[in-house]
Amino acid sequence: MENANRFRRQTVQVEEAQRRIEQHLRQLGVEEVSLEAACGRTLAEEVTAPEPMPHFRRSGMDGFAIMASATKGASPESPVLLEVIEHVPCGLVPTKAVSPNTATRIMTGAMVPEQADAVIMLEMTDNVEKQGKTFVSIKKEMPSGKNLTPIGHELAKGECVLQKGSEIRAGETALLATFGFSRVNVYKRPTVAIFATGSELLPVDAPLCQGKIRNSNSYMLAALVREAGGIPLLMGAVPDEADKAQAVILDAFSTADFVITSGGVSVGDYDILVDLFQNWEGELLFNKVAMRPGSPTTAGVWKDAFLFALSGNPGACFVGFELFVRPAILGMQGRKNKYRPECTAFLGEAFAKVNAYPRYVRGKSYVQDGKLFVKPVGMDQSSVTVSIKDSDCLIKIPPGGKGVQQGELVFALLLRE
Ligand SMILES: Nc1nc2c(c(=O)[nH]1)N[C@H]1C(S)=C(S)[C@@H](COP(=O)(O)OP(=O)(O)OC[C@H]3O[C@@H](n4cnc5c(N)ncnc54)[C@H](O)[C@@H]3O)O[C@H]1N2
Ligand code: MOO
Ligand SMILES: [Mg+2]
Repeated sequence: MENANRFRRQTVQVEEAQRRIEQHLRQLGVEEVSLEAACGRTLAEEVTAPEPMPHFRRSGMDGFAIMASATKGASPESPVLLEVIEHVPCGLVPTKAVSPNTATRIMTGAMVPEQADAVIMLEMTDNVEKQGKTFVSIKKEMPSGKNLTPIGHELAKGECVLQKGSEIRAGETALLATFGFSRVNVYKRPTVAIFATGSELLPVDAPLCQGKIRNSNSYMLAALVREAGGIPLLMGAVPDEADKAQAVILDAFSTADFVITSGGVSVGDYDILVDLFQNWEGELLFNKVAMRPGSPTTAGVWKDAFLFALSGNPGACFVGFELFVRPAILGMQGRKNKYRPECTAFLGEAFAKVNAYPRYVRGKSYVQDGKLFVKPVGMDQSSVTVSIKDSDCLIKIPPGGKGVQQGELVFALLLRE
């Protein structure tokens, strides 16, 4: 069949393509995991503080807990002497309240005794032994509240600690541990079946031969899926034979929440994904996007699962994943912020190529004189693999004109935090 006549493509903008995907996003179920396993996962419930934090009045220094008023008038010439009535290390509860004449020796993190409203650092005091008793000599007035963390200083009881849909990272993990959550409710991770298409593709461990290349896209995609919290299933490469390929690709819908393919989406004689989308029972979301690279990127939904047909060109495959697949994988895990943050930055090096579509150029960000700059990392053709590893952002070059000059402001999507 003549490929050029076999389908029609209607170009949509990137934002419209993302909106169409969002309309079909469902949330996966919830599962309980151990706190250690929760890192990188998405919280499936709001967490409120079951108790205030801290839950007891805590010393911020190694020193002496005192009544601040007892130090009134204290100076090197006329120090105040307070009798030391107790030693309180961390973890113990003081048994005696302090008075205007007494102090409690206390360590950082220990519970401050009743009546005390300040802690004076060890280094600011002297020990005095008198008539078999120990006194602390204080040469400075202390303000009330000094070196003492009040109950609820960080969080009040019942206060929202973590919002549903937030990513659990180190800081979130510390709070969950603080409040005794050894198990956490998180959204399930979607499974993502990854196919490569192309009779030129060799397994990674095969020796090279003329005209063939190793299947690098599948492994790149598996790494990206994992980073987005999905469970990648490497399904290998299918040859450019439409019937065979369709059968195995569609079969994956019985097990996967996402099916991703790379290659075979353009107008070539063997671009078999085009045939699949023409004949299938699912809904086509879009089959051409106003962007470079990756304009032939195609997506559809069938049986509640997504099929993303990414371009075979590695650069376009990468960009297509970042713009469409990653947000969908995060969205299915209930993640609040599923899109890469977009910022404005100065372009460090001119990009003179004229574009018919917005171009997402692999770039590197850096700070110079306190300003954020981005610059293309080098070879940016869709077929280039080597520059993917160097990029930490995608620079948005608007269509038309003569490209963008050095020093002009551009938008960039930040790929790393
Ligand atoms: N006449 C036209 N030709 C092309 C057009 C067009 O509009 N008219 N579009 C170009 C654009 S833009 C892109 S992008 C590519 C899209 O190609 P496909 O998605 O159909 O991918 P393939 O044809 O299968 O392969 C392209 C290229 O990528 C290599 N490839 C494929 N799979 C892998 C893999 N798993 N690992 C590594 N490399 C892979 C493949 O060998 C080819 O070199 O089409 C342009 N052509
Ligand atoms: O649209 Mo293609 O992905 O530019 O090279
Ligand atoms: Mg092709």
